[in-house]
Amino acid sequence: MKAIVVKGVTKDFGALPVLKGVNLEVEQGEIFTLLGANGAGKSTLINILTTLSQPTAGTVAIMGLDPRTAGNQVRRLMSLNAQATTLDGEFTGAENLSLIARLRGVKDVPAEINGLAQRLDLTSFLNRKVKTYSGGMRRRLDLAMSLLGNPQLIFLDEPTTGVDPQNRLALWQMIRELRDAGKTVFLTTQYLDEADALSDHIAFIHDGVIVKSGTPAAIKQRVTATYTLQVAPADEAVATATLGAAGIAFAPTEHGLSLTAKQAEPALTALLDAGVTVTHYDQDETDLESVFLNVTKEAAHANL
Ligand SMILES: Nc1ncnc2c1ncn2[C@@H]1O[C@H](COP(=O)(O)OP(=O)(O)OP(=O)(O)O)[C@@H](O)[C@H]1O
Repeated sequence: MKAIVVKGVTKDFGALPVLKGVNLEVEQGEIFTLLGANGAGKSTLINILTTLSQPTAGTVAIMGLDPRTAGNQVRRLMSLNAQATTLDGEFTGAENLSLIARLRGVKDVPAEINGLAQRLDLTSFLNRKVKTYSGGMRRRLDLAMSLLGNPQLIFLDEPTTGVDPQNRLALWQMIRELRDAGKTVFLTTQYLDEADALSDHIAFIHDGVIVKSGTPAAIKQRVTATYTLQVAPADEAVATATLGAAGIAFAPTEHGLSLTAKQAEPALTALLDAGVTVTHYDQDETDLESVFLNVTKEAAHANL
């Protein structure tokens, strides 16, 4: 059984369509990362998956259950670590944990808190008021909060935003440990290196649609095969017309013309045959940053 199956989910806010037919599947025991620019629809989708909001159309299954008819059951399976932290600064870390543990119906609250404190290395500051914590301490406490009650499915909305590099690595390690303990982790992040380092699967959301998904390696491999080609400024109009006439698709970028591997060689040949001066022709770098820029640009282009 899949941990999450989303089929054809749309969400309109009044006349504004925000999700426009999202499809995705998350396996049990994997780290799945949703990547997208501000306003792409990540939080809207997380709200639907965590039963905080209803889709306008389409279906969602969480561990085979429909959140619309089995909301309570679904909520018991999951925890949400949202961007707006729910920690109360006037309480100590231990008090915050204890409050949520009771709300979640944890049976042996002190044992659960001690276990988590040891696992997440919180013990040294657990009895201080949260308002005295650093950002990294807060994030670690946040993570502990989301593990109370032993949920199977953990939603982490930008868990390392504002965290220093050392604590960021520590959080990465904890997130991997969750996966290794059999939990399913649904992550959103604005950091592409984080997605690359942690994820089993990545989905790029752009303007309410998943525009690309796969393993980090597969995505990079596919996008390894993009090339940037530059022509002399005086030849730009001829180059565009030549490629257009030859039916070769390209995307103009700030660095030149972006082409897939399949199109790159025919494009180069066509341009040289037409007497165009090509000043630069090279394969693009293969980090997720360029993948992200590429897929969002392609998608924006397709919508024109
Ligand atoms: N309750 C709402 N009413 C109207 N519009 C909304 C509502 N919630 C979200 N939106 C709009 O939906 C779009 C997607 O928002 P969402 O918060 O899902 O994006 P996001 O990908 O999570 O962005 P960010 O990275 O900034 O958190 C935005 O244009 C936002 O203004």
